[in-house]
Amino acid sequence: MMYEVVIPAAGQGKRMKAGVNKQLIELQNEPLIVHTLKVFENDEWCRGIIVVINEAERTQFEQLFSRFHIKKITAIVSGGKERQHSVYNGLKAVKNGDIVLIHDGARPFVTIEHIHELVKEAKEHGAAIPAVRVKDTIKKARDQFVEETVERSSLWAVQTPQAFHVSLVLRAHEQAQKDGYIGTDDASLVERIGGKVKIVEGDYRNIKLTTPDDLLFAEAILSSWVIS
Ligand SMILES: Nc1ccn([C@@H]2O[C@H](COP(=O)(O)OP(=O)(O)OP(=O)(O)O)[C@@H](O)[C@H]2O)c(=O)n1
Ligand SMILES: C[C@](O)(CO)[C@H](O)COP(=O)(O)O
Repeated sequence: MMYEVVIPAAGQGKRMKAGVNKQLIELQNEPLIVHTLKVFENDEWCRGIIVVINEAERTQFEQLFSRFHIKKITAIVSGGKERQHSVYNGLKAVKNGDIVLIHDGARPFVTIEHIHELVKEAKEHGAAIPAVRVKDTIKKARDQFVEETVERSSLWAVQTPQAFHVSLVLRAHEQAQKDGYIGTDDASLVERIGGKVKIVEGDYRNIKLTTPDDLLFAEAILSSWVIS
């Protein structure tokens, strides 16, 4: 079962407070984006990688792709104001009409085994997403006063790669654009047009590097990754 993957990497990394796009931060001497791309480069089911970048960083990214021999890149497209706009630009460069994955460039620790499980579930159900059960108690608040404690047993923390039939996720993005709707993930766009989304139990190590402390977790995962 083959797929293409769209990798949104056109954010500014504001919460990382590194002063640069966090995709360029080095982990064990390789930029974050390279760690992520290598997973798909090494997956025989992946037939093409579409990377979404900040136009101002094109040369820098192209030099990285060449230096680290990322050969499966089929398109390098410009990002947009929001993650959703960047993803949509990437989806428009998808060449084959079967399964597409959308995976944050800031999530370097996804595994090939997990990717394959998501591809299979998306093939069957139309959409499949990785998620881990929430371990903390979650509360809703207004002005930092608790309004409600949410029943935890039905809560999942959702990750990427999110896998879809290309036609379904494209239709969802087109409808969201028409409605001026912005979601924080792509599955929410499919949900709002009535699509069923299958949850696949994920891995707590598939973190999104968002704030500085995530770099500590990343170093720990990388060293344990080498050991295990
Ligand atoms: N306009 C945007 C915003 C985000 N992303 C990408 O979407 C992924 C998830 O977004 P996030 O972790 O929020 O990254 P940033 O937007 O860069 O972070 P911040 O919100 O802290 O600026 C990242 O790989 C990021 O590069 C993107 O391609 N285009
Ligand atoms: C898509 C995502 O990674 C799923 O958890 C998350 O919603 C991205 O959020 P961000 O604020 O754009 O990083």
